[in-house]
Amino acid sequence: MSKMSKSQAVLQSEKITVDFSGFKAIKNLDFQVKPNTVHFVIGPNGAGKTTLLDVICGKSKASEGKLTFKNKYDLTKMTEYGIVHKGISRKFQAPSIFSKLTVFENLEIAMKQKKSLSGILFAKLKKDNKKKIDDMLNLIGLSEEQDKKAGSLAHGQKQWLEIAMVLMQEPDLVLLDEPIAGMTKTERMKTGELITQIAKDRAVLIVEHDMDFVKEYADVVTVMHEGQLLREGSMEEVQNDPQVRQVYLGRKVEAHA
Ligand SMILES: Nc1ncnc2c1ncn2[C@@H]1O[C@H](COP(=O)(O)OP(=O)(O)OP(=O)(O)O)[C@@H](O)[C@H]1O
Repeated sequence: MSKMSKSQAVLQSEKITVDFSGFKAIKNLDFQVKPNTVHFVIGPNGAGKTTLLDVICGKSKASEGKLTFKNKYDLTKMTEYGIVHKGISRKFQAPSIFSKLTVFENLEIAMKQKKSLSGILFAKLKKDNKKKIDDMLNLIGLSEEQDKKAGSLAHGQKQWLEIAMVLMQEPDLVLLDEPIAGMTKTERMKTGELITQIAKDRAVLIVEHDMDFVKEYADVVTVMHEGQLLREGSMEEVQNDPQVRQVYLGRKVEAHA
């Protein structure tokens, strides 16, 4: 992360409200994401978690408030494309890989395209790009699968490829929607390790329902309820909060019993 100090927020939400024809899915939300942090957002169905990611990436618009990114950009005034360009990338739950292309080709497509001026520059660029893709393949553990069609990968591998495609944009903030949905136990663990690894250089904000996963990998947990921030802290802190237990975690425990 460039010039940002650890204590500075990469994303600062001030009194954000998202209004769907009179229904406020998010109400007056003050919230911060710090750099180099694995930050989970949890809460009951309808709490506003997805809407929070939507408003950050520009898919939904805030009716009030300010969302400041890297101390500079007010996301509420920007387009979805503009937001990606400034450094926020989101991996949606729906698949977005190109199944008929190879793993390598998918990463190539996802790379930030830079225009080159001369043949020499272009050749160098190609070499740099190859190195970048190789590093990424290594990070997600798919080096050996690089020439396979993306469609032939296992579910977990497809998800990691998607995460890698998001990372090719070189974002400072990555948004993930339930990244371990449908994964095996081993795949979940690998995903957790991957997230820990990528948060060394950027912030990762994750909506998640699997509390075992959150417990294992969270630096910070934000609990949302009815469009508002109910509690924020370490998993241990939010877990021991009576209000959180009442509206969410307690209920989950009962449901499991
Ligand atoms: N486009 C929309 N139009 C109207 N209401 C919406 C819209 N999107 C979301 N809502 C409502 O806003 C509230 C918050 O929805 P959201 O999807 O953000 O919740 P969530 O916390 O992500 O829930 P879940 O855990 O079930 O995914 C819900 O009551 C939902 O019905």
